[in-house]
Amino acid sequence: MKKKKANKLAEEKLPKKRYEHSVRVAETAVGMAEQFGGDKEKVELAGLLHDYAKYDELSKLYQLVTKYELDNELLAYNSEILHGPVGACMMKYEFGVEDEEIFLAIHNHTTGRAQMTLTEKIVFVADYIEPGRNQPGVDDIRKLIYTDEDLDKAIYEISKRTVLYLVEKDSIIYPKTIDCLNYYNLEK
Ligand SMILES: Nc1ncnc2c1ncn2[C@@H]1O[C@H](COP(=O)(O)OP(=O)(O)O)[C@@H](O)[C@H]1O
Repeated sequence: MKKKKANKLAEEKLPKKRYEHSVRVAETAVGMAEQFGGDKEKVELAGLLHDYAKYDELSKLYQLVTKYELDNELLAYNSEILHGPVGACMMKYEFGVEDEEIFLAIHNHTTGRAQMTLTEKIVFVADYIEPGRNQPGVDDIRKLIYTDEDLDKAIYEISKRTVLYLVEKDSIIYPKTIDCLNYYNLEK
Protein backbone atom coordinates (compact mmCIF):
# COMPACT_ATOMS: atom_id res chain seq x y z
CA MET A 1 0.00 0.00 0.00
CA LYS A 2 1.16 3.52 -0.79
CA LYS A 3 1.08 6.48 1.61
CA LYS A 4 -1.72 8.18 -0.36
CA LYS A 5 -4.03 5.18 0.00
CA ALA A 6 -3.23 4.76 3.73
CA ASN A 7 -3.90 8.44 4.31
CA LYS A 8 -7.23 8.21 2.50
CA LEU A 9 -8.30 5.11 4.46
CA ALA A 10 -7.51 6.81 7.78
CA GLU A 11 -9.15 10.10 6.77
CA GLU A 12 -12.37 8.43 5.61
CA LYS A 13 -12.65 6.06 8.57
CA LEU A 14 -11.62 8.12 11.60
CA PRO A 15 -13.05 11.20 13.34
CA LYS A 16 -11.07 14.33 12.34
CA LYS A 17 -9.09 14.59 15.59
CA ARG A 18 -8.08 10.94 15.53
CA TYR A 19 -7.10 11.22 11.84
CA GLU A 20 -4.95 14.25 12.68
CA HIS A 21 -3.37 12.29 15.55
CA SER A 22 -2.58 9.48 13.09
CA VAL A 23 -0.91 11.93 10.69
CA ARG A 24 1.21 13.30 13.57
CA VAL A 25 2.15 9.78 14.68
CA ALA A 26 3.26 9.03 11.10
CA GLU A 27 5.29 12.28 10.90
CA THR A 28 6.87 11.70 14.32
CA ALA A 29 7.66 8.11 13.37
CA VAL A 30 9.34 9.17 10.10
CA GLY A 31 11.56 11.58 12.06
CA MET A 32 12.44 8.83 14.50
CA ALA A 33 13.18 6.39 11.65
CA GLU A 34 15.69 8.92 10.29
CA GLN A 35 17.21 9.26 13.74
CA PHE A 36 17.40 5.55 14.59
CA GLY A 37 17.97 4.07 11.12
CA GLY A 38 14.48 2.63 10.73
CA ASP A 39 12.36 2.09 7.62
CA LYS A 40 10.62 5.42 6.96
CA GLU A 41 8.04 4.02 4.57
CA LYS A 42 6.93 1.24 6.94
CA VAL A 43 6.66 3.43 10.04
CA GLU A 44 4.73 6.04 8.05
CA LEU A 45 2.15 3.51 6.84
CA ALA A 46 1.84 1.93 10.30
CA GLY A 47 1.49 5.38 11.88
CA LEU A 48 -1.30 6.37 9.51
CA LEU A 49 -3.15 3.08 9.99
CA HIS A 50 -2.50 2.19 13.65
CA ASP A 51 -5.89 3.38 14.99
CA TYR A 52 -7.95 2.24 11.98
CA ALA A 53 -10.20 -0.04 14.10
CA LYS A 54 -10.37 2.25 17.14
CA TYR A 55 -13.94 3.42 16.63
CA ASP A 56 -15.45 0.18 15.41
CA GLU A 57 -18.33 -1.10 17.53
CA LEU A 58 -17.38 -3.52 20.26
CA SER A 59 -19.63 -6.19 18.72
CA LYS A 60 -17.71 -5.89 15.43
CA LEU A 61 -14.34 -6.03 17.22
CA TYR A 62 -15.46 -9.18 19.06
CA GLN A 63 -16.59 -10.81 15.80
CA LEU A 64 -13.28 -9.99 14.16
CA VAL A 65 -11.27 -11.43 17.10
CA THR A 66 -13.00 -14.74 16.31
CA LYS A 67 -12.82 -14.37 12.52
CA TYR A 68 -9.10 -13.66 12.53
CA GLU A 69 -8.45 -16.28 15.24
CA LEU A 70 -6.85 -13.75 17.55
CA ASP A 71 -6.02 -14.66 21.16
CA ASN A 72 -9.37 -15.03 22.96
CA GLU A 73 -7.60 -13.93 26.10
CA LEU A 74 -7.78 -10.38 24.66
CA LEU A 75 -11.50 -10.33 25.48
CA ALA A 76 -10.88 -10.55 29.23
CA TYR A 77 -9.32 -7.06 29.42
CA ASN A 78 -10.09 -3.42 28.69
CA SER A 79 -11.70 -3.39 25.24
CA GLU A 80 -9.26 -0.62 24.26
CA ILE A 81 -6.62 -3.29 23.67
CA LEU A 82 -8.62 -4.84 20.79
CA HIS A 83 -8.25 -2.20 18.10
CA GLY A 84 -4.53 -2.82 17.49
CA PRO A 85 -4.75 -6.57 16.83
CA VAL A 86 -8.02 -6.24 14.91
CA GLY A 87 -6.79 -3.26 12.85
CA ALA A 88 -3.60 -5.14 11.95
CA CYS A 89 -5.65 -8.10 10.68
CA MET A 90 -8.02 -5.82 8.74
CA MET A 91 -5.02 -4.29 6.98
CA LYS A 92 -3.54 -7.70 6.23
CA TYR A 93 -6.65 -9.59 5.18
CA GLU A 94 -8.96 -6.87 3.83
CA PHE A 95 -6.51 -4.37 2.35
CA GLY A 96 -3.60 -6.62 1.39
CA VAL A 97 -0.95 -4.98 3.58
CA GLU A 98 1.32 -8.02 3.64
CA ASP A 99 4.34 -6.53 5.39
CA GLU A 100 4.97 -8.32 8.70
CA GLU A 101 6.65 -5.34 10.40
CA ILE A 102 3.72 -3.04 9.62
CA PHE A 103 1.37 -5.79 10.85
CA LEU A 104 3.26 -6.08 14.15
CA ALA A 105 3.53 -2.32 14.63
CA ILE A 106 -0.23 -1.85 14.29
CA HIS A 107 -0.94 -5.01 16.30
CA ASN A 108 1.17 -4.06 19.33
CA HIS A 109 0.95 -0.27 19.39
CA THR A 110 -1.23 -0.12 22.54
CA THR A 111 0.31 -2.86 24.69
CA GLY A 112 3.88 -3.18 23.43
CA ARG A 113 5.55 -6.57 23.81
CA ALA A 114 8.96 -8.09 24.51
CA GLN A 115 11.45 -8.10 21.61
CA MET A 116 9.78 -5.54 19.38
CA THR A 117 11.14 -4.88 15.89
CA LEU A 118 12.54 -1.38 15.25
CA THR A 119 9.38 -0.48 13.29
CA GLU A 120 7.19 -1.56 16.24
CA LYS A 121 9.33 0.35 18.73
CA ILE A 122 9.16 3.55 16.70
CA VAL A 123 5.38 3.45 16.23
CA PHE A 124 4.82 2.52 19.90
CA VAL A 125 6.84 5.53 21.08
CA ALA A 126 5.63 7.94 18.36
CA ASP A 127 2.02 7.25 19.42
CA TYR A 128 2.96 8.38 22.94
CA ILE A 129 5.06 11.47 22.12
CA GLU A 130 3.55 12.97 18.94
CA PRO A 131 3.32 16.77 19.37
CA GLY A 132 -0.43 16.75 20.14
CA ARG A 133 0.08 14.62 23.27
CA ASN A 134 0.16 16.42 26.60
CA GLN A 135 -0.13 13.67 29.22
CA PRO A 136 1.87 14.29 32.42
CA GLY A 137 5.52 13.33 31.99
CA VAL A 138 5.43 13.18 28.19
CA ASP A 139 8.35 15.63 27.98
CA ASP A 140 10.51 13.18 29.95
CA ILE A 141 9.87 10.59 27.24
CA ARG A 142 10.57 13.17 24.48
CA LYS A 143 13.91 13.90 26.16
CA LEU A 144 14.78 10.18 26.23
CA ILE A 145 14.23 10.11 22.45
CA TYR A 146 15.48 13.49 21.20
CA THR A 147 18.30 14.16 23.71
CA ASP A 148 19.42 10.78 25.07
CA GLU A 149 18.44 8.83 21.90
CA ASP A 150 17.54 5.86 24.12
CA LEU A 151 14.63 4.10 22.44
CA ASP A 152 14.57 1.10 24.80
CA LYS A 153 14.53 3.28 27.92
CA ALA A 154 11.62 5.25 26.44
CA ILE A 155 9.73 1.98 25.86
CA TYR A 156 10.40 0.92 29.45
CA GLU A 157 9.20 4.26 30.83
CA ILE A 158 6.04 4.28 28.71
CA SER A 159 5.20 0.70 29.78
CA LYS A 160 5.87 1.64 33.39
CA ARG A 161 3.52 4.59 33.20
CA THR A 162 0.79 2.46 31.57
CA VAL A 163 1.11 -0.24 34.24
CA LEU A 164 1.11 2.29 37.10
CA TYR A 165 -1.96 4.00 35.57
CA LEU A 166 -3.84 0.70 35.23
CA VAL A 167 -2.94 -0.49 38.73
CA GLU A 168 -4.05 2.85 40.15
CA LYS A 169 -7.44 2.32 38.45
CA ASP A 170 -7.62 -1.30 39.72
CA SER A 171 -7.79 -2.43 36.07
CA ILE A 172 -6.57 -5.85 35.08
CA ILE A 173 -3.53 -5.73 32.87
CA TYR A 174 -3.09 -7.68 29.65
CA PRO A 175 0.25 -9.42 30.27
CA LYS A 176 1.98 -8.31 27.05
CA THR A 177 2.59 -4.93 28.69
CA ILE A 178 4.16 -6.63 31.72
CA ASP A 179 6.36 -8.69 29.36
CA CYS A 180 7.34 -5.45 27.62
CA LEU A 181 8.11 -3.76 30.94
CA ASN A 182 10.29 -6.66 32.09
CA TYR A 183 12.07 -7.07 28.76
CA TYR A 184 13.00 -3.39 28.48
CA ASN A 185 14.01 -3.11 32.14
CA LEU A 186 17.70 -2.45 31.65
CA GLU A 187 18.46 -3.18 35.30
CA LYS A 188 17.93 -6.91 34.78
N1 LIG B 1 -1.88 -4.21 28.92
C1 LIG B 1 -3.00 -3.49 29.01
N2 LIG B 1 -4.08 -3.98 29.65
C2 LIG B 1 -5.20 -3.26 29.75
N3 LIG B 1 -5.35 -2.02 29.25
C3 LIG B 1 -4.30 -1.47 28.59
C4 LIG B 1 -3.08 -2.19 28.43
N4 LIG B 1 -2.20 -1.41 27.73
C5 LIG B 1 -2.85 -0.25 27.48
N5 LIG B 1 -4.09 -0.27 27.99
C6 LIG B 1 -5.07 0.82 27.97
O1 LIG B 1 -5.62 0.96 26.69
C7 LIG B 1 -6.06 2.30 26.53
C8 LIG B 1 -5.81 2.77 25.13
O2 LIG B 1 -4.46 3.01 24.87
P1 LIG B 1 -4.01 3.74 23.53
O3 LIG B 1 -4.36 2.92 22.35
O4 LIG B 1 -2.60 4.14 23.69
O5 LIG B 1 -5.00 4.97 23.54
P2 LIG B 1 -4.95 6.39 22.93
O6 LIG B 1 -4.20 6.30 21.62
O7 LIG B 1 -6.38 6.73 22.77
O8 LIG B 1 -4.25 7.20 23.97
C9 LIG B 1 -5.41 3.11 27.64
O9 LIG B 1 -6.39 3.46 28.60
C10 LIG B 1 -4.43 2.16 28.25
O10 LIG B 1 -4.26 2.38 29.63
